[in-house]
Amino acid sequence: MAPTGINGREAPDVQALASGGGFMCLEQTVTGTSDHDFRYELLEESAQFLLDGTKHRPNIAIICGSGLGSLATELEERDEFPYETVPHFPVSTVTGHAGKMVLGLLSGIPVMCMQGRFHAYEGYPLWKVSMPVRVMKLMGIEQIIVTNAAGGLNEKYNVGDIMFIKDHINMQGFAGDSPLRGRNEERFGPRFLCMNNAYDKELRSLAREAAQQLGLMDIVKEGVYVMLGGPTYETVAELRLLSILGVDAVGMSTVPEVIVARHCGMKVFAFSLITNKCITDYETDLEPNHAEVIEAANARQKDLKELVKKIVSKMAAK
Ligand SMILES: O=P(O)(O)O[C@H]1O[C@H](CO)[C@@H](O)[C@H]1O
Ligand SMILES: Nc1nc2[nH]cnc2c(=O)[nH]1
Repeated sequence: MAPTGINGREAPDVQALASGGGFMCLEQTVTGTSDHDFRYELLEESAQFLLDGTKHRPNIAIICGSGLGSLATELEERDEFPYETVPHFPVSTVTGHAGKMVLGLLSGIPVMCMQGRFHAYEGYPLWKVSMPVRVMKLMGIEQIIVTNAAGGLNEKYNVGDIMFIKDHINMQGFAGDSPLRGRNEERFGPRFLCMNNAYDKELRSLAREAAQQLGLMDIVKEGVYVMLGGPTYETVAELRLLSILGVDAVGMSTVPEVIVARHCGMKVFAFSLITNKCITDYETDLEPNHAEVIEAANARQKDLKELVKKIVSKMAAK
């Protein structure tokens, strides 16, 4: 008999997906957006499964971007849950995203790390991309650090810079899509959500303080992130347009997670690691690629771990 997955549908063939051979299978199994798929009770089941498997009761969560998953290996007394073992969870299919929920202690403070996230271009609807944030909320998370790898569009940015996100442009929202599209779940938050203070000023100031103490201010910037659907990197014309719009860094994630986190009342701090410079010039043969993204993330790994540790300590002491 075929294994049974969410709501009695056939479960995705995780091994086929991991080997890159299952894209059609993924498309067919994850794109349903009926209310039934995101019933509160199913999210409670995911949350309860994770709580039952660990003694940790964190209030702070971290979403690890491309190549940034080794943050999770810093956790002590770790409990790890591969996504395919968590009821109702999607699976990660992108290189540099391990696909595990990890709970443990970071400098003695309980935290929960998503080692690998979900992207719209993997075939997931936005509500599913961000559904782990709701599970986190049900587990007691009140503050979240969202990280990503991004292309630096601001000419002053260099590879290896860390951009604290002060605002975003929600391109999917312009096109009529949102992780909050559909029936509103009042138990999480209101139908209409304000986003002008989405990136918490107090957390940003505390992160600046942490960066100062670590001598990282030379590489810390503050700017505007845009999420595009991907998986294509941008054309020169697209980047020139985004530049006119005031975008500093370009990526394919984060915005749906931040919307859902704000919807359920979490405080958000987010940063982009600039892993490549956006190419806004036709006279070059340079081409962005995912290998350079991972390489740049690896090169900045040590500083990022120290920074996140310090930020978490300050968040916990608040
Ligand atoms: O945003 P994260 O997950 O860090 O990854 C970024 O890097 C990948 C492209 O190289 C895309 O997935 C983009 O969104
Ligand atoms: N869209 C987009 N995502 C990225 N992720 C890492 N670098 C980039 C980039 O240049 N563009």
